[in-house]
Amino acid sequence: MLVYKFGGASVKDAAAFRNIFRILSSLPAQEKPVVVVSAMGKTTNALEQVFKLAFQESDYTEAWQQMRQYHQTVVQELFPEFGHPVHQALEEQFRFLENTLKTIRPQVQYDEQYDQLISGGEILSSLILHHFLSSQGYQNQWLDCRPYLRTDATWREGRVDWEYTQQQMATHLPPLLENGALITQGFIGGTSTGRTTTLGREGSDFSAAIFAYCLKAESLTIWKDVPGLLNADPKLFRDTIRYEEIAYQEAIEMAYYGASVIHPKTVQPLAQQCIPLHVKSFLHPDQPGTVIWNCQHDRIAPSFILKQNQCLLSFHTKDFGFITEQHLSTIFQALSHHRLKINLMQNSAISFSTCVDADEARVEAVKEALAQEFLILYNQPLHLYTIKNYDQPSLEKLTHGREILLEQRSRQTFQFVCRPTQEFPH
Ligand SMILES: Nc1ncnc2c1ncn2[C@@H]1O[C@H](COP(=O)(O)OP(=O)(O)O)[C@@H](O)[C@H]1O
Ligand SMILES: N[C@@H](CC(=O)OP(=O)(O)O)C(=O)O
Repeated sequence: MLVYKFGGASVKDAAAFRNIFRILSSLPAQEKPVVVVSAMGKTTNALEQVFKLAFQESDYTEAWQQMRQYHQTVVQELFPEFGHPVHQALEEQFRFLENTLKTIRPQVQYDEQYDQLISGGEILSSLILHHFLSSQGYQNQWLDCRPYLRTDATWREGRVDWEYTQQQMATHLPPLLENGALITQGFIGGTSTGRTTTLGREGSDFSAAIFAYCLKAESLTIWKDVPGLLNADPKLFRDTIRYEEIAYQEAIEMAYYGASVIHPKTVQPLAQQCIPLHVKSFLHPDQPGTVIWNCQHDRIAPSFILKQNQCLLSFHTKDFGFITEQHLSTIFQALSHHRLKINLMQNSAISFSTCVDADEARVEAVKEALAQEFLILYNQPLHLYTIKNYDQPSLEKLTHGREILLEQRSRQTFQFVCRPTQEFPH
């Protein structure tokens, strides 16, 4: 059994939906995949915008109508005939989301309310895909993943209940698959009380890995707008090269350092069960792409990773005392409590510095929590560069002419924090 994941770029317009049909119909007739789909194009960003307006009691009508119109335009192009059931299915979902919007309570429980609205993007896109494939004679069923993919109530970053999810999926999905492919959602899950959660932005790759793991799939393929896993993001770096195959560990590390082509949590469940992960181009489905699997290879070409919009936080003891384990423990507790992820850290005699995502609310909360004990300096917006498998030429090429605020190197990995420059691609 195969799991296919199509991201936002693969469902951004009517032509993209037709392309998915072409890819799926090229599979052998007996092959019935689980198809995990993200929200169309940049819908999640658009929904976030609508939610923020509603949350602060501002007028969201225009932003909402734009999002609605985007979906309706694509649907009208895919289903020109009058009275197709997709129209009613979409209308019901729009109505549900409009009611959700009307009942948003301002200024409280941001994360929980966020999940109830933002999850709508994946419900809409999966409904459109299901109806479109059916209209083309491709046998499939729409599956609401929320009763199967169980998480706790950590809103916006639901933690998967692996035991329950595996038991549910392994019991209920194989019989459904006998009747055709399953079209389901990435990014979302459900709690034991039936509330919707999301798994973290760009989490659909991870959803697909959860399905693959729980169903012991033969492989997972994530379809992207790039030819495979490259040694850098081609939007940011010139002269990229494609890896033909790469070991799980390399891919896990690249994703961890910020190679945004694969969500960081995706590879680990696959590695546990030795399920190969294919990264392929939906524009050139016949080309080989990259396979991430249990392979052995020599040191691979250096890869370049950039994390933008970073904040460098430095905590200094107020009495010039040394930074002790007790201080570190206090700082880590605050970072963990406010869910601010450490991307790089370094300590010196009387200070501790860490590079984190410049999430304004979370950074402010940490600063507030630690202001009494430490003198806190911060610097943003910054860039965090990582070179994996670096050598002298790659290191010189990337650091040349930059003012480095913090750097760290191990035998394989070189990282540094610097001020942003405008020249992309590098
Ligand atoms: N190492 C890399 N190799 C390939 N693409 C990369 C890499 N790092 C970042 N990217 C970016 O990832 C994008 C595809 O991922 P993403 O936007 O998450 O796709 P989708 O949302 O459609 O699943 C590419 O367009 C590319 O700009
Ligand atoms: N739609 C969600 C989940 C996701 O993974 O999307 P994509 O596959 O387009 O990155 C987001 O934008 O965060």
